[in-house]
Amino acid sequence: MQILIRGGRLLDPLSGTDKVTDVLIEDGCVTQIGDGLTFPAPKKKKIVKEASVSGETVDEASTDMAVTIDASGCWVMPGFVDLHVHLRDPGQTYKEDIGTGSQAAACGGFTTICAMPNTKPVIDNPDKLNYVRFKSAALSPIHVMQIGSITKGEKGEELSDIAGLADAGAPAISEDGRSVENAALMKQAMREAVKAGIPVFDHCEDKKLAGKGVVNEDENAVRLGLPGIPDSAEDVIAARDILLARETGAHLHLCHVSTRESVEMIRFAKSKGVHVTAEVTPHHFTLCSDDILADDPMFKMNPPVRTAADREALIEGLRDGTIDCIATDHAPHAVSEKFGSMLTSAFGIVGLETALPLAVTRLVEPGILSPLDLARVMSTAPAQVADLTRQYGDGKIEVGNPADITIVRPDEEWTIDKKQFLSKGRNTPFEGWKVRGRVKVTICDGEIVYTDKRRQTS
Ligand SMILES: NC(=O)N[C@@H](CC(=O)O)C(=O)O
Ligand SMILES: [Zn+2]
Ligand SMILES: [Zn+2]
Repeated sequence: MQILIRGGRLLDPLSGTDKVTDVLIEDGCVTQIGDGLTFPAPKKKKIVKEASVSGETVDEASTDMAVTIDASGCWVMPGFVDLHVHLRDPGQTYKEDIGTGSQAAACGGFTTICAMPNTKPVIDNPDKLNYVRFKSAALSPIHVMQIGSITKGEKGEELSDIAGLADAGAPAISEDGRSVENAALMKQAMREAVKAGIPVFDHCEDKKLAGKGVVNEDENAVRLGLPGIPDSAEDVIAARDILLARETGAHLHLCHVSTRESVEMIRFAKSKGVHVTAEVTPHHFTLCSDDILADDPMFKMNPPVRTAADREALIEGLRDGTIDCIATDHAPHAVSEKFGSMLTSAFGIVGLETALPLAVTRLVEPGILSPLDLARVMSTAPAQVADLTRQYGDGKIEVGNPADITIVRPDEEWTIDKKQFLSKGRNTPFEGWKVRGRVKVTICDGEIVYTDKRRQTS
């Protein structure tokens, strides 16, 4: 397939490129970058489609086609990378499966996603990891990497086969959904991760401190009459694991950071040379506990959205590089599990199809991040955290590199409509929100894997 992306604003953080130009893709790779490009003459491929992402949608193209995409007014970015996705496969495919989850990811502009291992069964050995690998190879239009668990069955008792998981392709180990309670076992896991050359993705939560809490512990919890989760539930484990990372030399990646204290600890740890990285979710940089107007399960997630001051600290952390990247923590659940009261419903919300517009609306439009910064925190920085460069190139939009590219129309205003999600999950607190920024085309390995054909809702 040949794709000529014409007149888009090329944003490539690794080379510092931010300019309007053309990009030619042939047989999976970028072959030319420059102004006034045309399809090379000797290859007699018929141009079958002139498509415009500024106006109408682009049609699906088959492999022998050559497609011109008019990307004027659009950003041409390295494909987004999401380090934190729950695909629920194996075991809970009524919530999501590898096919629907990866389609939703492509719709969100992601060309690589890392799946968390808290499935049924938990991914704690190479055989189970291979199930996801082979199913993804067959069904997913994008790259799916499967993270391995830290302990067998995420029971916190015995380490998983960490070396075997890494050999089979796990980009990281994680106990996401919980913390490893036993600090000595966590330290042992970090030593194994160092040997295997992979990071530890850390869900920081002291279950005893979190108790039966369902929202942040603050005056809004009192207003709502709901039990709260204190900051300390996150902070004591973040502190503990940063100290363990310093002792072991492990690369510790803190998942879904939610408190101001965590941001301060990460900043301090980085200044001391500890190998720590961190992610923030779109819901944590967008919402705070003031936004929860009633006992509504769509606002129940772990960790909870915290105070406005915490949110400001997260945004400042992302702006100054303390927090390395955005990750969605896409956590789909069935309607019956996100129903009734927060006291009884499941933790988690979907995120793949709302991440880009929330980032554009809340971070780029107010001038907190430049478009080039956005490409860094959604593409190249997460790729570096998980060292995905080993498998999928460095994410640079450069001649000779595999073409994983996302085209975004930043000024398109639309209304989030959960009925249009490609994910099986409908659990979003952003239903009906007016946002700006829309993914128009996602290209993975030089193939068009998603084009925006959704009905315009505003
Ligand atoms: N974030 C959530 O609220 N839920 C996640 C688990 C997790 O990421 O901790 C899930 O698996 O549903
Ligand atoms: Zn988690
Ligand atoms: Zn998670």
